Amino acid sequence: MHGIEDEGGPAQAMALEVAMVSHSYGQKKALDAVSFSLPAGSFTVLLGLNGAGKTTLFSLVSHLYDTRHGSIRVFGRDIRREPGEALRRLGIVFQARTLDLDLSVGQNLAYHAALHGIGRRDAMVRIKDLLAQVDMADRLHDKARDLSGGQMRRVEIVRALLHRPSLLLLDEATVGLDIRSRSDILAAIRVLVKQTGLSVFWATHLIDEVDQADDVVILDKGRVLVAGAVADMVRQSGARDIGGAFTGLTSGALHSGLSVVTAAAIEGSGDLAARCEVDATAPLVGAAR
Ligand SMILES: Nc1ncnc2c1ncn2[C@@H]1O[C@H](COP(=O)(O)OP(=O)(O)OP(=O)(O)O)[C@@H](O)[C@H]1O
Repeated sequence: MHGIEDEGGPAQAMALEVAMVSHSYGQKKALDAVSFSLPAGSFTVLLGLNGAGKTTLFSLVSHLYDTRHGSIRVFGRDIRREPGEALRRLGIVFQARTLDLDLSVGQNLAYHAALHGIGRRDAMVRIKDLLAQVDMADRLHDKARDLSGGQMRRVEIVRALLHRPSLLLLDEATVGLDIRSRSDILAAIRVLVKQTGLSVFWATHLIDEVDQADDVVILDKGRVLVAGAVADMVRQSGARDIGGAFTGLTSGALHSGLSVVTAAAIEGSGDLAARCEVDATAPLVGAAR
């Protein structure tokens, strides 16, 4: 099991429970009565277009914003009542790049470990171990500015895991990367989930980052359209695969406004056929389980 020992008590609970969470920026409602939960040890994709509310949701889960409406629990720990306990269990990779380019990979990571109160020797063991897990063992002494975008992302993932969280949030972690780097990072995270029991919440607007074995939460204009196992969603849609399921949900797509873009469309062709649209009027699948 990755992270804090979670046996007993409230820690036996779901990795993340979001209940009736709403958030507004002035008059603008960014999240509207959002409810869902993530099972421990699962890889769950948070799928939604730009502006759907993904970053707002992550900002609330990570306690950057106060949760005024609804409740959020990380492994049973309420983010408002027990923020320290909840945040100890949480690692976050933000959308924006956050490494200090003038420091080496090791220095970036050691600095972060020190902020978490991890002793130098222990920190170096963890750093080397985690760098090896993301295939970056030989880059410890390299300056961050000499890394590719994908390699920087890997270092940021290592940094988010240094304090051994049980739940890792990644906000559009593959934005700006080429297809190869994107799939490599996604694969590395999936391996971590399988090998360590880490729970992952992966925000994206790219439908091809969703796998049949994943769970998914689809957010559209601040509301949850679908929350549950991708396999259930595909089965209930009657489609052969995920793309088909999403496409199959497009019958009333004009009502929706949610269109989920594939990497192929992003990578260059601009092929509109590569866009899948999800129908907000279609039956919800396993919502807010
Ligand atoms: N600081 C802010 N002030 C006002 N409105 C905001 C602010 N931050 C976000 N919003 C609005 O809230 C809604 C949700 O935004 P949010 O950034 O959470 O979505 P997102 O799904 O993360 O999008 P992206 O993928 O572009 O980051 C959008 O309509 C956005 O314009």
